[in-house]
Amino acid sequence: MSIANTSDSAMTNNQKASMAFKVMEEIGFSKEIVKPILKELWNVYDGNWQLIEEDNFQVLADAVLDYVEKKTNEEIGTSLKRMCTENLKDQNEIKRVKVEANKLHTPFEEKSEESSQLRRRKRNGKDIVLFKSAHAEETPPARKALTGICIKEPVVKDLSRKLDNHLERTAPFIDDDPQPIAVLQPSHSQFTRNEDLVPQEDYSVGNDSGGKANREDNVFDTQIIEVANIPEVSLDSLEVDSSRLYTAIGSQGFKMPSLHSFLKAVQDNCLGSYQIISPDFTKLDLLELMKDIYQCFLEFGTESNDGKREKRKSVSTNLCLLQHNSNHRAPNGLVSRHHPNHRVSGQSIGGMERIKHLPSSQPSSSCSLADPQQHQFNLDDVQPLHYLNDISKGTERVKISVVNEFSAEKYPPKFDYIPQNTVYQNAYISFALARIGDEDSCSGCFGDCLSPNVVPCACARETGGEFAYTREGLVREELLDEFISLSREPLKHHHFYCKECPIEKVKNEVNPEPCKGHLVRKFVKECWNKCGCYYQCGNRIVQRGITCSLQVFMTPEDKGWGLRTLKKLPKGAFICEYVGEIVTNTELYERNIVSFSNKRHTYPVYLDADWGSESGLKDEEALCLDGTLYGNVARFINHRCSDPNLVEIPVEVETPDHHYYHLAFFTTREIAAFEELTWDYHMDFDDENHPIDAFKCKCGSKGCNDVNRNKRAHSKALVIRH
Ligand SMILES: C[S@@+](CC[C@H](N)C(=O)[O-])C[C@H]1O[C@@H](n2cnc3c(N)ncnc32)[C@H](O)[C@@H]1O
Repeated sequence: MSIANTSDSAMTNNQKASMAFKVMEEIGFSKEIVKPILKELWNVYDGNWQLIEEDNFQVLADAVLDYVEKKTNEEIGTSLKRMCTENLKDQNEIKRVKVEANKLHTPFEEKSEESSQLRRRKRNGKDIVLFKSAHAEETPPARKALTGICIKEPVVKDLSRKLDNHLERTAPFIDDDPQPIAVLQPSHSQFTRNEDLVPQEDYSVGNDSGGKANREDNVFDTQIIEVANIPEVSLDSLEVDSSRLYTAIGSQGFKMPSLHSFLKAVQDNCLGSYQIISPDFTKLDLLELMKDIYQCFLEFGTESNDGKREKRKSVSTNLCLLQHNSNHRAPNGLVSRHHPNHRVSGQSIGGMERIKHLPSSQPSSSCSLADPQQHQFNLDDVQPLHYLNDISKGTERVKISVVNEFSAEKYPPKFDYIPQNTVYQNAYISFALARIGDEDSCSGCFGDCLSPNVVPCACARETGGEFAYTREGLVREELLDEFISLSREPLKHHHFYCKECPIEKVKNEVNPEPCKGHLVRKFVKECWNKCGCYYQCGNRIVQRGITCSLQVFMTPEDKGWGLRTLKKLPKGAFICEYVGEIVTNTELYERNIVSFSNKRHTYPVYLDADWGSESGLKDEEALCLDGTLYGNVARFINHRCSDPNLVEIPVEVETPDHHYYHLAFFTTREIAAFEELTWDYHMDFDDENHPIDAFKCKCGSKGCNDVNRNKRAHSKALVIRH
């Protein structure tokens, strides 16, 4: 990698800065990341370029790496952050959020006082600057990972909002809200993909070009926010803080705003910067709702009488809908899902149901904000709500909601959600670093292996010397098409036949049947712990977990629960991996016998990609994944015979030993919001000896094997009869 000589004293500050950006770009850091850090350095070194340029900008590279390291720590704390984002509504807790506006002096701005919040540290004999919270000294160690985040922000008035924005950016895939009837999210982000250091965000819906223009305009119009001492969060503190409202109303000088000015404020401060994604809910609907809320507020403020309660009920039910989900909209407009005792009829206004209560034979359990008498608070209501909001129980980076619009079954049958594969008992897996050779890692790499102008490293070897992923975080199209072809037309591809097939041997140890064949698989290899690149390197996608908005839902076609995307997805996007217990082939066989007699099905996948490469495979090396009792969202993905929108790809992460690998699902084409996600289980509907009963397939595809098999059987019967 060539690093230019930059010691020409005749160069202007801007030219030197450009040179610094260029050098950093070459090692994988974009200008957007480097710019604020360079500003800090320039500030700390009192504009002395010589110190910054020394050793080919070593000090700058160190500071950028520190920044990246912090981002990685933040990733680890995402679950906490998610709660913090909610908790930040409590203004008392953001006392410690400090805004240091316009304190920096840079080559590009007027000089001002140096920020007292900067911490200097010696590295390679030089001062380098780190960002430090004013309260870091008192911070307990467990919270330190979240201190000292220093970022730039455009000027905004509301601090809590600003902090929310910050958290959103640092963890851009985290959906902090329960999946609402209408998803509100900022319509533009101030940061480019590289600043966020997460490639997939490029394809998220709603990143309009206006947002990009805004980003560039604001590059140096910055403030520094310091997030210090993120508070411990208890569930109690997730309540809306009404004390501020009461204080404001009780204070002298409080004046009730007019409806017009209230709506205008909502429009100016909220609707301009948020985008409603659900096609069923428009900004007009939101204004309607705000109007209702306002009227409710007025009624309470003026001690309204009982006659007005009916109105309030309808408002509060709308709020319930907003809070709980769009989930409860049955196609006929009936809205009743969460509360089976509560019969309501719906009338659609611009896609959002306005609800009238019908007499019910049983007491209503509907949620009502307006009438505390009406809603008996019950702990049982709360527990399932958490579950419905996030079936992953907080273990994933995103919440995954559950919704049933078609039957009375509220939740899927019990299983334990695990975000990563876990050994059941006998499986042998070793993630020893010593077993990873130089040819299977890139310890010499630095930054992002997918940076332009960087020659692909050893980690691209499995995929023919080219990385599997694009800089947008998608599987390269030709490679994806190969995987699709392997999955859809397996007979056109190579198979290997084991001498002693574990699947057959477990059925009949003495006289096993010949191997039926295993598809020769291609692998994607990701960078991992022995690699020198950073955690946000573009060649680490599956290991970073689910980032898209998913929902478990009841399918209308009687396939049981299924999984769908809430946002449009491009071709080649990572959805999730198949997660389950890692069991040996024998353990799986034994489970299947038990579940067969109990009529309880397991849905295993064989990790058989390497079974043919060695003879005498031990039982603890012939592994499978079983998501029946322990699993992730993948256990809800239904089967589709001929044209599923997901394809499974074997991914090597922790070990080059292909006895164990990850099975990751990627989109085979662009997928619309709310479309069900499906993959081909490769079921043999004719195999009557299979321990698992094949289901009656309702995939609906033209090439449905089950339907075609039935048709074949039917016409055969007709031929015989004739
Ligand atoms: C891995 S689970 C998928 C989630 C499942 N639908 C549920 O409710 O938990 C596989 C089971 O889903 C059902 N299923 C999946 N795909 C189907 C299809 N195309 N037609 C009918 N049932 C299907 C079958 O009952 C099958 O045994």
